[in-house]
Amino acid sequence: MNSKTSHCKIVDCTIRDGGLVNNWDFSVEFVQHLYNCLNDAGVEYMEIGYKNSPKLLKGADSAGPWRFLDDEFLRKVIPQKLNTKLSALVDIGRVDENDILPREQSMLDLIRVACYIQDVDKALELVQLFHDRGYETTLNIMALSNVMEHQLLEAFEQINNSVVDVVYIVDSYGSLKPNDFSHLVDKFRTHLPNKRLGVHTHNNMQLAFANTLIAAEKGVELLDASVYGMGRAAGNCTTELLVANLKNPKYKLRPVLDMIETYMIPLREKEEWGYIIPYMITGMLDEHPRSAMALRDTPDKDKSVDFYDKLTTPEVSHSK
Ligand SMILES: C[C@H](O)CC(=O)C(=O)O
Repeated sequence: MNSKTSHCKIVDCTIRDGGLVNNWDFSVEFVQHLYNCLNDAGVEYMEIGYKNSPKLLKGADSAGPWRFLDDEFLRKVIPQKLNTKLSALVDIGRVDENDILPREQSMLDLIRVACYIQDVDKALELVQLFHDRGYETTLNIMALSNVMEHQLLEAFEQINNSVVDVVYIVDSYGSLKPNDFSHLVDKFRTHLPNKRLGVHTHNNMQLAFANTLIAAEKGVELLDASVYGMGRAAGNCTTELLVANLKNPKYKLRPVLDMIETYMIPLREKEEWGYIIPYMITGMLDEHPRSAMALRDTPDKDKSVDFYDKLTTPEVSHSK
């Protein structure tokens, strides 16, 4: 075993981040098969969706059940929990604390709170609540490639005074190069000496796996990934690459290959994600992929020269 990565645990985000591709339209059979495959593969966590409240998120009526996880529903989907733990993500302002059962009554083990840097204080209030209800917790700071030094330093102080178990470096735009990523990991390790770390990467520049490995070798413990890379836009680091390369004897590749063959290859015929040129362009420009996602929904989806010119012409303004 490569001892430099033996401390790592994989958090599979196929349903949660992949749901951003297909509006969480996964069948119960798909999710059950994925859970069994991840468990057989030795993957430690499966993020089975969002635990946001439909009351606090307008216009989401058409989304599949994994967008607003319900504990009773979850008990039917996974009647018997195996070794793989279950996780859910919440966004600040979109979660109703009355929906969160004490952990001993819930199927969930881990609740992760996503926020932008300016909302770390609000996110940590939620973390405290979930911690008090018995859950493992993470704080996932999104879009870190766009963050200023003083914002980070202020956030580190708040995090050090909090109960959060794991702090995530999230490369939401898939724009961090290995040197930048490595630098960020060092900074987090220096300023958060008593916190465990995690990373979540996107594959806009085909660096998701490389950056995740760098983090692993620097001691980062929780590594996000998804099967066949299914995740928003360019997708994520793939679960199969981590299972195959972390070389922990508990990891088995065959069950992940089974999931890919049975469900992911047919799904990729219908839904689009992965390394595609407009996503590469937003990644290299350090931008949210929403403009590229909008382009991919039009007949001009492969007109990347025009798209590139628009994004790089100074007088055209576009929001991040
Ligand atoms: C908190 C999650 O890691 C959010 C996410 O997927 C992102 O890319 O941002």
